[in-house]
Amino acid sequence: MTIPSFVIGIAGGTGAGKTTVSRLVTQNLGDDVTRIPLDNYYEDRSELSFEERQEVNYDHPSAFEWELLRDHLETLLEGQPVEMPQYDFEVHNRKDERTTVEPTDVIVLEGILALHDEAINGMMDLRLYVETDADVRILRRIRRDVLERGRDLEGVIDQYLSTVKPMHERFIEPTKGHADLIIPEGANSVAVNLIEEKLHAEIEGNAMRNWERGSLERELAEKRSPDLDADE
Ligand SMILES: Nc1ncnc2c1ncn2[C@@H]1O[C@H](COP(=O)(O)OP(=O)(O)O)[C@@H](O)[C@H]1O
Ligand SMILES: Nc1ccn([C@@H]2O[C@H](COP(=O)(O)O)[C@@H](O)[C@H]2O)c(=O)n1
Repeated sequence: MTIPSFVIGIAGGTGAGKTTVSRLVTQNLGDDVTRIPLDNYYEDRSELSFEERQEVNYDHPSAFEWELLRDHLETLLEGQPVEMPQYDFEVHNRKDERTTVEPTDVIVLEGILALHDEAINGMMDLRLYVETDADVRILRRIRRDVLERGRDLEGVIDQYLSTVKPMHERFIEPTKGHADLIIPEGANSVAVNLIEEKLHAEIEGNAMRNWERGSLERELAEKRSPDLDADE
């Protein structure tokens, strides 16, 4: 059983480069790391019509199911797997299927409000905030939402002005105050390399701890077995 030893949070505005940073720092770590996109914890909105779901403010903290996310992180930290929801941006709702996530040495939580919740911040060992200028972020978002999330230009602009920008200023930007490190301009290679090295070291240290725990458990079991034989 793997008990995760290192939880890292990556927050920042839309288009800042959170997903890119998270992908780059974990791409060489194989199965020792689990990436948890906060987007998967958007509330289930099946009770609403598609038109109603289009009107939801997805940048307000109330858009997320924090209780479920806390529960899943706690479960992973106890060494147990969870059934993670999946999100579909094209229909503004959760998918029907879930993915089984096994506990791994390192867990990366990534999303606009990854540093918002006090209890979740308390579970993290490293809190990062990716900071990129708003004009760069909106340009990236337009391209991504049109090409990958089934949106049109007018819709992206309306949403940006009505909710994305004001919520960024009110809720997302202030979480920078909870960060241990601020990464300027997204995926800068110096920051990415340093974080990757740190995660490598954590994984090696945790492998040793898990091995020691395993051999201690085996030793105890061997010591107990003569008594068990005697009882039989
Ligand atoms: N440093 C960068 N330089 C150029 N493009 C980038 C950079 N970082 C991210 N992008 C691009 O910007 C878009 C948004 O990046 P992403 O990592 O998905 O941001 P976020 O997860 O913060 O919304 C993607 O298309 C990505 O390829
Ligand atoms: N149905 C939804 C749900 C969320 N959004 C937007 O996604 C943004 C967060 O994702 P990033 O990858 O950009 O960090 C957030 O700003 C929401 O506005 C959406 O458009 N539709």
